[in-house]
Amino acid sequence: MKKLTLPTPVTALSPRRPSRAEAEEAVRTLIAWSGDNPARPGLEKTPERVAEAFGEYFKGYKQDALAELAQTFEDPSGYNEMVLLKDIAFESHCEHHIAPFFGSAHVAYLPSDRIVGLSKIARVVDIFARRLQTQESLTEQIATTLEEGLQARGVAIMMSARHHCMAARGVQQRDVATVTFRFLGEFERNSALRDRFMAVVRD
Ligand SMILES: Nc1nc2c(ncn2[C@@H]2O[C@H](COP(=O)(O)OP(=O)(O)OP(=O)(O)O)[C@@H](O)[C@H]2O)c(=O)[nH]1
Ligand SMILES: [Zn+2]
Repeated sequence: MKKLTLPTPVTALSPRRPSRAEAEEAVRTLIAWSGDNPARPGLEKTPERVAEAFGEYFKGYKQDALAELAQTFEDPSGYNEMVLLKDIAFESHCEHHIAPFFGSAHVAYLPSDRIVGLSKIARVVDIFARRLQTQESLTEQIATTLEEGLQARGVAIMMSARHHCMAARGVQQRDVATVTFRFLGEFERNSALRDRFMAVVRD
């Protein structure tokens, strides 16, 4: 099977990042192409707002997920069981239609000798979600980054999401939940451990 790779930073993809004015002009073009008048009062400021919104949707391109995991600490109790964060909400955009997909991620890792601040796991999810994605790549990127950044003995992820491109257009299936999984390290080898993860996330 073809191995998914982490996305190249946007600067390496495009020889020149377009200016803000060019981005706003592109929005004006799309409004006109949709059939409306970008100069009418209600739409005048829309290109500015859309460019601003894109800055938020896609701020993950400017962020380094591994850097979020740089600070780990030794747990005095020697805890080395599964650490599981359930229901991390995420918002992403599909790379096919730039339409939102959103849902929740359940993420577990098995610490080696060090643990990480819990918020950092949610930050890693957010950084990869705020790029153009497929749900599969998103799941994969979060898993491999956590494994590498935490030197974890294992990582388990389940993501469940609704894709707007399947709801508002195309096949128009509003209620489909797409579920993806990734199990690495001990979770891949040990089905009892996987079952424990699944029992908690199913609950
Ligand atoms: N595997 C995968 N597919 C996705 C994801 N997000 C959107 N898609 C799909 O990407 C596909 C793109 O298919 P195309 O045939 O190239 O595009 P399209 O004509 O717009 O397809 P329809 O959505 O079927 O109308 C569609 O089947 C989408 O449902 C995702 O995260 N993972
Ligand atoms: Zn799509």
